[in-house]
Amino acid sequence: MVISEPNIVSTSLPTIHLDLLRAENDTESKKLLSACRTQGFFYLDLTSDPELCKLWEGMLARMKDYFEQPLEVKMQDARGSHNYGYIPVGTEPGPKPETKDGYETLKFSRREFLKGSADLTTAVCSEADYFFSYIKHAHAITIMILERLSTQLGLTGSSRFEADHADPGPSLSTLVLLHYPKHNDSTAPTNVGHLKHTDISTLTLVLAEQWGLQFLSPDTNRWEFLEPRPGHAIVNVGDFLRFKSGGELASIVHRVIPLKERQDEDRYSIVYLIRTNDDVSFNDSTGKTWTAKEWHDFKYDVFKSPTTLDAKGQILTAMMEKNDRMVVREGIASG
Ligand SMILES: O=C(O)CCC(=O)C(=O)O
Ligand SMILES: [Fe+2]
Repeated sequence: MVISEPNIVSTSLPTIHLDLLRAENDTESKKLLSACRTQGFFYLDLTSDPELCKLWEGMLARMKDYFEQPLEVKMQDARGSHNYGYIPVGTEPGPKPETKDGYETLKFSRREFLKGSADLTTAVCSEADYFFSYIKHAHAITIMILERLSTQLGLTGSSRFEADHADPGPSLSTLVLLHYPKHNDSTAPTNVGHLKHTDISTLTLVLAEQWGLQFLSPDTNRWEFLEPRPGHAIVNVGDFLRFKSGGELASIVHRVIPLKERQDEDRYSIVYLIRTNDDVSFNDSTGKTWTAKEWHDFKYDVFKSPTTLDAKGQILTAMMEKNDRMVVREGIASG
């Protein structure tokens, strides 16, 4: 069982500096491309942007207040949607066969942001503008990363990655606020972490202060923890960018598990998933054509019932992994 193996901490992720990327520094953009090709993950140093770091702090305070409320209150925000509203702990399988997931989430979709109001019931609705201002920042940063990658790859016009994200969309870009409650009693926890997967996104921007995130290292073929670093986001390539780049950029398998047998502190993560517009199409690595919305909807069904809908794990990990080992990257005919 991986959880009881000695913990391995990754030492391979590069750090990309937000200010240098913003300034269109060519060396930094090359470093970015190299990270997306090889590791699929990198640290993004945000310390040059104090406003953003302050937003992070403010969101954490609001998340703590929100998730502390009784379940009945939070359930008033449940909408049965993948893109907005509250979802309680344990609705999907966990990382171990006999477990369910160990997180509750509150989601704000970018659609709500563009519309100017969140479809929520509880008092958190009055805080929506705060989360919306983060969506604005996170969206601008991820678009800028796509611009740098497109330039480095020599893409022009409508084949540039950012072109697939042009407003007004529609798209399913979403801010997901996650809380992994700590385990209190001494019995074996049944709600644990986050199932292994690749992301239904173009890029994912993650802010988290506690340990737990692991990736299946393409260098070592092992599960490695990604150390949380103050003032740094962790960014990863998602399925859409992998498929759109014809397999050139790597959407790497990851999951969340406690550092020890049990989660001994509450874990909070702030995850922005930028997604291509709904009607953008691409081929997966078997040559099958999907629109972004079809891939999104099908993969969310797979998250709920991986063993029935995706027995070979092809969708969950986007054909990147078999039996906890990386599958050698193969080219994909571009869609
Ligand atoms: O909680 C985290 O740190 C990451 C969660 C994740 O992988 C996801 O939401 O796609
Ligand atoms: Fe993820």
